[in-house]
Amino acid sequence: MDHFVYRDGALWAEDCAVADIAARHGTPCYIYSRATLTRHFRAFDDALAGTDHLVCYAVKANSNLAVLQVLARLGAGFDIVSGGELARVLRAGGDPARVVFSGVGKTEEEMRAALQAGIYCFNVESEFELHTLDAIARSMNRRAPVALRVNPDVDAKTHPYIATGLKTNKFGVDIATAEQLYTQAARLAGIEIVGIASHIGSQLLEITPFLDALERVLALVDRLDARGIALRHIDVGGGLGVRYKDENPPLPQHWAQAIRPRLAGRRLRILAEPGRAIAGNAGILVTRVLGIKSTQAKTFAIVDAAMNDLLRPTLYQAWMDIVPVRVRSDVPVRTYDVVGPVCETGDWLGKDRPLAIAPGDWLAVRTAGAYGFVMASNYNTRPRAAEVMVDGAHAHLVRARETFEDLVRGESLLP
Ligand SMILES: Cc1ncc(COP(=O)(O)O)c(C=O)c1O
Ligand SMILES: N[C@@H](CCCC[NH3+])C(=O)O
Repeated sequence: MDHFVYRDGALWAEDCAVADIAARHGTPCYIYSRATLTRHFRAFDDALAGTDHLVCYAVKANSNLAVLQVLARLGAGFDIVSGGELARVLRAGGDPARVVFSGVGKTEEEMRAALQAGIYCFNVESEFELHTLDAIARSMNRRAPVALRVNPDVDAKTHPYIATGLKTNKFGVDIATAEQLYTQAARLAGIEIVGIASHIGSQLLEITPFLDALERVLALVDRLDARGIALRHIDVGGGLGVRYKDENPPLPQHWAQAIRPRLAGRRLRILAEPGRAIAGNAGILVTRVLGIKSTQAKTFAIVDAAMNDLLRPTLYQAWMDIVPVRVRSDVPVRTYDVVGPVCETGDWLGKDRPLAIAPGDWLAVRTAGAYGFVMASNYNTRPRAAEVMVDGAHAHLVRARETFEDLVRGESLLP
């Protein structure tokens, strides 16, 4: 069930009229649905029910504290990629014992903080990281729980910027050398081997690459077993896609049905790290039409949200649906390029969109709950947008729009 629907020609977010939220909190404004976040998390959790598992929400997709809080209350684990994300999870009430720490470049401070917090597992991505982590753990009289993130070299058939499991990508340890690195790790006093991880990419629309990767990873698990290195968990990474336009991504249930038989009888806890599939369709970005401008070649709807608020269209040439907050029939449908005020030709949210709009109208960019606000910047000295979480008939402001003072905090003039 979609929680962003039209009622009598007006867009609603659960039981809140989007227009009311925009009028109250201004635009641009992200709106998230608690019910959708909940439903999506449960889809993964239920799909793995009956087997030992942990669904670690990928914080990078949307790290607003209230989003993390909603998921923490559902018992979610978290996949983090920085000390900042760890601090957010802790602030939001997340359980450090359910945190996995991924990333190719963890700093010593970040490793220390994560050890101190008592996280579940470090997904180690290189030999140098393994040795640094070992030294830090020993200096703290601890053993760091570790999975090697292996790069299985499979083509996940997604946008090249978001493929992560090819041997030309920077992520993970080459699967061909991983066995040797596990053997090294087993001898390190500061390291406790607990699992294995892989991640092949994001916005995946097919199951087959998951199975190809799993087959390679399980072959490695068997070789490690033969060497006396037993693992407790397997992190089956690769982000299921969402529908932006007409894609038909596999559901968590289908993904689980495909992988579970391959893991049957292995006594490996299953971990997953979904980000987009949980947050993507749980959010919209609301923006106001500042004006309409026609040139000889194009008609532009100039809106108050820009590439600094939502980078995906220009970064990946991503198509994101743009819909009116109030449907109107008193103006003709015309074809618009929907663009922001930023001084870049690449500042667009959508191209060649048929819309019936007039200046002052609000538009909503759909499926903006993942990799939306988190990728925002202050380019052109633009304050980052407000964020609102709806919960039934309640709309909570969960991040105030930035002010000019927020933007210059920490800057100073010369004496
Ligand atoms: C290691 C890791 N985990 C989780 C994710 C989240 O992916 P997605 O948002 O596609 O679910 C990513 C992003 O690709 C990732 O690299
Ligand atoms: N930011 C990307 C996804 C990155 C995946 C993270 N490893 C997007 O918007 O599609």
